[in-house]
Amino acid sequence: MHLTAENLAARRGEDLIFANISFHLAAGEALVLTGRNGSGKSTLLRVVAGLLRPEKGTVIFHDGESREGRHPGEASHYLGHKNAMKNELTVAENLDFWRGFLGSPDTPGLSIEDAAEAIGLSGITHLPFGYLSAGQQRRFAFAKLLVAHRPVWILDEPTAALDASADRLFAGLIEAHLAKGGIVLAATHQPLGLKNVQELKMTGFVGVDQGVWG
Ligand SMILES: Nc1ncnc2c1ncn2[C@@H]1O[C@H](COP(=O)(O)OP(=O)(O)OP(=O)(O)O)[C@@H](O)[C@H]1O
Repeated sequence: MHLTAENLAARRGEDLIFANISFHLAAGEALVLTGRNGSGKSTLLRVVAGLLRPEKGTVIFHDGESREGRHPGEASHYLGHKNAMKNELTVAENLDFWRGFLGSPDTPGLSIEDAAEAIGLSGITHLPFGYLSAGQQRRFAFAKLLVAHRPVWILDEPTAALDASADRLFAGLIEAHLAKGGIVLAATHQPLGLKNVQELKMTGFVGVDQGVWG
């Protein structure tokens, strides 16, 4: 299994945010994106997740299911700045939705209660998501990654709004995913405490007029 990006360039509005971004991640490997606010970390993650079309370049995920590979978005969890949960639904209803939407019967994820325990919040999945504190909400957004198995985790500031114990807990869950042969791409301002990671420092704004095809 591997994920390869070649010569990616992306634009937001008129501005070219980055160009010539290439990386290769094999099973068990992680790439951490760093760089100041606005340097393009979220933009690159959204391109890899298939939520934004690149201006140029390709990103392909190979896992043996098809010879030519497929877009990593088909095999990814994307945890963005927002939690992607409905406030009016209970935590269990939200996680059940994500399990049905992203999961596959061949590789089941954890049960909802086991996932809640893994993120340190068992016994409250009957509550509406909107009742929870910001940190509890972020922990349950992360539990989405556990109820449906997907080999690639794309994480945008996963530890925002978290206390130090949750930081360590997330780092442990990410390490466990890598140890099982998963792939992780994460943007972060604070070190996640992961071992053996590649780092890509984003620098931002390439230029309005600069071409990418030459
Ligand atoms: N929808 C949009 N239209 C135009 N420009 C945008 C849009 N979204 C983002 N941008 C611009 O793209 C640039 C890169 O933004 P991006 O969110 O990728 O940065 P980031 O490195 O993730 O920042 P942060 O650390 O603040 O999360 C910024 O200059 C931003 O203003």
